[in-house]
Amino acid sequence: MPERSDTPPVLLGNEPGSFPHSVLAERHPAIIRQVRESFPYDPERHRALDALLAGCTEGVIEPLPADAHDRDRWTAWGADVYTGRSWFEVPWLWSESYFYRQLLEAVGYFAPGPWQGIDPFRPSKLAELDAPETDEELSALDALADRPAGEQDRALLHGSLWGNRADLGFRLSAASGETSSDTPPLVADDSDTLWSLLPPSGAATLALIADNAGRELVPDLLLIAHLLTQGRIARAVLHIKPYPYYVSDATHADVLDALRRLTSAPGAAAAYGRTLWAALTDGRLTVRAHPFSGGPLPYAEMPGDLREELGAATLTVLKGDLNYRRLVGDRLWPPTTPFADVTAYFPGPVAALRTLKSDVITGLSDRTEAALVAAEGQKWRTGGTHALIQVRA
Ligand SMILES: O=P(O)(O)OC[C@H]1O[C@](O)(CO)[C@@H](O)[C@@H]1O
Repeated sequence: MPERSDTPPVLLGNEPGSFPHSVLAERHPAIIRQVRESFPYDPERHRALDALLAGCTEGVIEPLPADAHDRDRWTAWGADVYTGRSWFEVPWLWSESYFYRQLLEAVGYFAPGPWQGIDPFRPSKLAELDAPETDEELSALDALADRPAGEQDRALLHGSLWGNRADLGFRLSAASGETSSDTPPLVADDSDTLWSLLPPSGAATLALIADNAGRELVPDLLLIAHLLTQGRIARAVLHIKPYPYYVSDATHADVLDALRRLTSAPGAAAAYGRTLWAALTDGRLTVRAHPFSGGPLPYAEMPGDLREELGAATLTVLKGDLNYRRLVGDRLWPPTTPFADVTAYFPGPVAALRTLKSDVITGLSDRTEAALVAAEGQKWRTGGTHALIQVRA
């Protein structure tokens, strides 16, 4: 993407007291401690986790092993440039993403052996899926069945949107993040444009770039099932992560767990599950784990095949905070920078459904920004209490 002359620099994590700094200095060590307890890892795995714990705060970025299957890919993504530098001095997006890659290395996720393919975050993902709150959310679908189509549209869109609050990494450090503010929960709402792109003519292809598993993925799947049933889309491609990432990001195994949760639920939820099952088996719904989805770069740098694929979709919906950062570049834009300007490079119509969990924001009106700042200072940016639906048609 050619850079605008007023493009702010990419965020780094080097400013003590800033949100990015706290993620690197506090959240990452907490995640390592949580992972240590998630399985009875052997001494070698414990040593590797201890080394990462020391290295990710005090040390420098270490290279991947010479025989790592994806070493060339990470080199192309910048690993050689950043190796040997402090985690805090390189682009925050890169640093965070590489942390998860190194965490998988430490637990032996890729190496032949007993821990290969074992998702270190699976216990917490499953606990969330099994939680009584999930039952409550699913039983709410029974009452929705008799409501007018417009009301169902809105409920399922908002379910998917607010499902993004359910992010396990965020909960590690956001226990006291609640704000009491009179400002509206939605800071931008382009949902009319979103619906206009998906009329009930049955021809559209939706690309949904998923974010978290569990209580976010379930409503994402419900939204897809609803759009298929209403004839607003003919097919959907669900983009997920090729491996566990950012604690709760959805993988293929998580999709299957969520689907099983739906099909085994009582009432209307099971019907949604059956719709999805049928769509997967007849090809109207496909699941795609593109390597770039697990990468450390903004979407402006997506490879040609992905660009072509998303360019062919009627609409690409990106879920969540991290995808938003990757969509608009991980930069501290003035909040009133038009969303359409910063996403002009995207190969087709694009929508962001996101709760606000990091400093990056675009597309606010002057009035909304002023009201948020007056009520909360800058807390609204990271507290997860506000959300947005932004669309560039
Ligand atoms: O699951 P989401 O919505 O992408 O959020 C990921 C979270 O992790 C972060 O990357 C910080 O670790 C933030 O952007 C956000 O708070």
